[in-house]
Amino acid sequence: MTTSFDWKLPRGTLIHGKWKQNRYRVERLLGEGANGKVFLVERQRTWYAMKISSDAVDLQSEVNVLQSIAKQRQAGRHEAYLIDVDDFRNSDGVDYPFYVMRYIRGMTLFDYLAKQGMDWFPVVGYSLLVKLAQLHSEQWTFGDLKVENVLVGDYGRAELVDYGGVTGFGKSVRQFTEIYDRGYWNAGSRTADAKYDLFSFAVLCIQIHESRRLAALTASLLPQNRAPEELLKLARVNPVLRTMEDWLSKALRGEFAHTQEAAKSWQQWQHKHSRHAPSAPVPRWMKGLFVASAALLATTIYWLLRAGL
Ligand SMILES: Nc1ncnc2c1ncn2[C@@H]1O[C@H](COP(=O)(O)OP(=O)(O)OP(=O)(O)O)[C@@H](O)[C@H]1O
Repeated sequence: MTTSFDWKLPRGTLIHGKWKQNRYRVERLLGEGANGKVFLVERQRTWYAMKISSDAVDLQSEVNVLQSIAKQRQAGRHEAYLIDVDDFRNSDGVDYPFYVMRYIRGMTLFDYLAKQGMDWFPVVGYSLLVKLAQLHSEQWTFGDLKVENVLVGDYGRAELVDYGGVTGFGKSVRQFTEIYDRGYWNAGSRTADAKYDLFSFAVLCIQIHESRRLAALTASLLPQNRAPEELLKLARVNPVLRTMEDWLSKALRGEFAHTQEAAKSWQQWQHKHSRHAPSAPVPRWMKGLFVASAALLATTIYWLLRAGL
C-alpha cells in the first residue's frame, strides 16, 4: 500500500482522459484512503465517483477485479459499476491512473445509524448480507469488510465500496484491516472464502455497538490470546449484541454453511428481537404514482359522466 498522495483538485477542475478522451468536471472530494482519492465528478449531467491513485499497480488490480465482476454480471440485469478507466496529466506534469465508477449516494454506516437511529441496524445488516451473498455466489470474497467500506442509501440499502480487497475464493486475502481479520483473531486462515467475510461482518456488528470496548480489548490482548471467544465475551455485555449471540458465534466460528444461511438466520433474529425495526416509509415515487392514478380516475369519471354513459 502507498501513502495517500498530497494534492487537491479544486471544484471545477476538468479531467481529460488521455486515451478515451472523456472529460469529467470535479465537484468535490468524496473520501480518501491509503490507495488514493475518490472525487465526485460530472460528465454529461451524470454524477460519478472517480478514484485516482498514485500507484498504478494497486489501481490496476482493483480494476481487474471490477472488470471480472462486470463480465460475470453482464448476463444479468445489474447496473454497471465500472464506467471508465484511463490516465490524466495533472498540473504537476505527472500522469495519474484513474477509474470511474457508479456514484453511490449514501452516508457511511456510522453516520447513517447516528442520524436514523440504531433501530435501522438490523435492516442495514440484512441488506449488507444480501450484497455479500451475491458476491459469494460469484466466488469472490470482499476481503476488507469494515465500517468505512459500507455506504448506506435510502431505506437502509447498503452498498459496498473499495473493491481493493476483493479476492477470488481460494486465493490469499491481501488487503484487510487487522481487527476485522480472521487471521488476527486466530480464528482461521486468510484464504478467501465466504466465511472470511462473515467473520468480518460479525466484528463489524461489535464495532458498531461497542467500538470503545473493542479497541480496549485489541489493545490489551496478547496475540496468542486473541480468539473468537474474547469477542463473544465482549458481545455479551451489550444488550443488543446479547440477543444475537448465537448468530455472532456461528459467524465467528465459521459455522454457517453459506451466506444465504447466515442471511436467513439474521432475518429470524430480526423478526424475533427487533420489534422496533422500522417499516420502510412509502417512497416518494409511490406517493406520486398514487396521486397521478387518482387524478386519472377522476378525469375518466368526469368524461364518462359528460358523455352520459
Ligand atoms: N462509488 C462511490 N460512491 C460514493 N463514495 C465513494 C465511492 N467509492 C468510494 N467512496 C468514498 O471514498 C472513500 C475512499 O474510497 P476507497 O475506500 O475506495 O479508497 P482507498 O484509497 O482504497 O481506501 P482504503 O485505504 O480504505 O483502501 C470511501 O470510504 C467512500 O466514502
